[in-house]
Amino acid sequence: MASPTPISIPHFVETQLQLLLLEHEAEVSSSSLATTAASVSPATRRTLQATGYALTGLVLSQCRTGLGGRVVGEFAPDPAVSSGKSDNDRASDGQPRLGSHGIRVGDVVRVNDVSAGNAKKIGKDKGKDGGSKEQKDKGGPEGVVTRVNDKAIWIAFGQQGRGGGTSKEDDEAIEELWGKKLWAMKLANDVTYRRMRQTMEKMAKMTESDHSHFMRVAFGHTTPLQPDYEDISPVEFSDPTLNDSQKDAIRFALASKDIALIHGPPGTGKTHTIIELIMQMVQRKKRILVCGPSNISVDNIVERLAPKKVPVIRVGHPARLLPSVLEHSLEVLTQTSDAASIVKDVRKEIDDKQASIRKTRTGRERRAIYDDLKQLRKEFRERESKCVDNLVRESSVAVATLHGAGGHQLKNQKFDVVIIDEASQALEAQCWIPLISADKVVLAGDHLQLPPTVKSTNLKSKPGAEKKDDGPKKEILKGVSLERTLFDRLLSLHGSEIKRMLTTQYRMHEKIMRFPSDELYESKLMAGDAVKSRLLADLPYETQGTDDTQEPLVFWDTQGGDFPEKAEEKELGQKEALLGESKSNEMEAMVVARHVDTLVEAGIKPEDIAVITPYNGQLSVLSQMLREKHPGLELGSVDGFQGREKEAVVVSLVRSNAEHEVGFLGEKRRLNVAMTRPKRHLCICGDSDTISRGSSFLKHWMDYLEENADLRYPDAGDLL
Ligand SMILES: Nc1ncnc2c1ncn2[C@@H]1O[C@H](COP(=O)(O)OP(=O)(O)OP(=O)(O)O)[C@@H](O)[C@H]1O
Repeated sequence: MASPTPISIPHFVETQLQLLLLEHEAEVSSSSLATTAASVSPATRRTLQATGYALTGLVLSQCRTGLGGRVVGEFAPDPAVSSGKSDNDRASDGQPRLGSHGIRVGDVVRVNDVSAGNAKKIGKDKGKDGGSKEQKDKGGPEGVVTRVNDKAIWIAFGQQGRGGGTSKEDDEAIEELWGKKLWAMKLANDVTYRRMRQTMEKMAKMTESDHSHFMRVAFGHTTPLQPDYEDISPVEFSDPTLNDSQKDAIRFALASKDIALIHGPPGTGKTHTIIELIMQMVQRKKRILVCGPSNISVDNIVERLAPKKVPVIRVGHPARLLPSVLEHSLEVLTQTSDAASIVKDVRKEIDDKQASIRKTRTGRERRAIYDDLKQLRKEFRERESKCVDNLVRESSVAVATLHGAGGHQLKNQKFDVVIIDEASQALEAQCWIPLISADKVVLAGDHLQLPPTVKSTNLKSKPGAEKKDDGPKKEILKGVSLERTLFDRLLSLHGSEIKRMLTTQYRMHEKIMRFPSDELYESKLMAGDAVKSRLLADLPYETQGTDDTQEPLVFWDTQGGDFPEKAEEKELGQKEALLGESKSNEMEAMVVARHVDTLVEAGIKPEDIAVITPYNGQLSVLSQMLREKHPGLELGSVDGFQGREKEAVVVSLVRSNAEHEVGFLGEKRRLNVAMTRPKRHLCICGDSDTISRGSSFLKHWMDYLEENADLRYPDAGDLL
């Protein structure tokens, strides 16, 4: 292996710290509305909900004590808002449903009272009992979403990552929420940022002798050791369905001494492979930490490991409530296992005390209870930490999000291998949280799909930041971006010898797969036998054999100038600020809508269809046209649909202009995500004339569609 060019660790750390700071500032400013929460108008709240930043129309329905002695509030739809709503707004049991929103498990939110200007008023009226004026002015209490379903949302209160759980101030603020009309507002997630920063600072303090072998490999100070296949043979696979590329990747990851990358293009069974790898490692008595950037990514792994009887523990907020996952969640185990009895009594005492607050008459009585609660919580945390430590020590596999791996539960634990799934969607600094003490690392991902979303992008797109920064700083940041992932960086540092690629995909029809395979994956992808010729007409329910249900690839080419794009209008005000400089194309949206109608008329269930577009502006237009007509249909942005799949996917490309500007579409990885979501049917709507001039990749794609898709030309007159 050729010697890589070494990277200075202190220089890397300094760059990361500065980029992270910029990113944090960008994130905070995008959710800055939260700090003026008390004066947000109903219309703005609705816009915030539509753009994924808020959830309105809530009431507090229950409180209990959760992990870490935190108070967990359950918030349900406000009955006053939901009465008079249609059946669509009710769950199957008739209970009101929360409106559609973008708040997810793990999000940090603040719960506010909707009555305008209430904060100051309460602060004044209630004096000392009403909580500090400072707390009120910035809105209600802050917490982390632990669970969401269509009828309620659960929030664990307390500022995250500071280890203190729910504080006395939080208790007071939560008490104020009872009986009020509430809304939850997403905040910038400080914990992830703080943990990344702490990790970088820790790395900065290390001397050369502190650097592990893995760390030296990761920065090119040495080359990876040769994999030792003799050490691992023979490998007896427990899953008989694994294909050769999956087996090869598993053998390689077992034999590697320090680093192995598993490159999993769309639908190639990356997670499937990781599960077998974990099984093999457990058989070899290894202790494994499995991480991923999101709760969903790691829950997926717990869910799949659970039936295999692997001793696994899920550290952090449990995101799913499937019985198989719950059984392994640290939160549940600290309540139900034998080791948990020492914690139970205190939990009960806290709950009883909490309930007694409502019966108090004076502020003095209440304050006395808050003091008791503080003591009890301290005791709770001490006992719980012992219990948690024992539980984690006993399991061979610990599963956590990347930032969750930096929590106190795993502080004193040592693992033989750290596996990171979806590594190409994680910021590098985030990966270092578990990697700083790792000896051997397996990263799984696909660097040819989208990297993590970065708000600050780079210095150039932040003119303000450029002015603020002094000369040397600018020099450090030149050409570096947070979007460069560890997966990507290691590949360019050490070349493809450190990776194995999975080559059989089990999602797409051959014709849908061919272009991304040829253009991005060196023509190495093969379609599994079961999927390569599957059509919508073969779905296991009744459908009609039409031009659409018997065709895997359709291209509605809008060239000719009758389907022009437009920029989002200024009058959108606040909404515009949230959507950014977005584009839309109403005529093209009509083509999309008509295609969806035709699919549904042919018997395809709306639940089996997704409409995706790179532009939020277009998403709004499409939502207005389609949401009510086909409630089960999924509408989303391309970026938000990464990792997902549907039987049929309609993609709206939007761009159509005389200047041949393609904007967002110039990013291959975005188009790769868009075109690899469907199983049986991909329909592209766009202007081949504009798009083909965007890049050679786009030109090849348009040529491929022209030759291989069922090519159609919409008539603008027909649509109007
Ligand atoms: N060897 C195999 N034989 C048959 N089916 C397989 C095989 N490996 C994976 N699959 C199937 O392929 C699908 C995708 O697998 P999995 O979810 O593990 O993929 P992934 O690569 O993690 O997905 P994504 O593309 O979303 O990252 C699943 O339905 C899985 O059952």
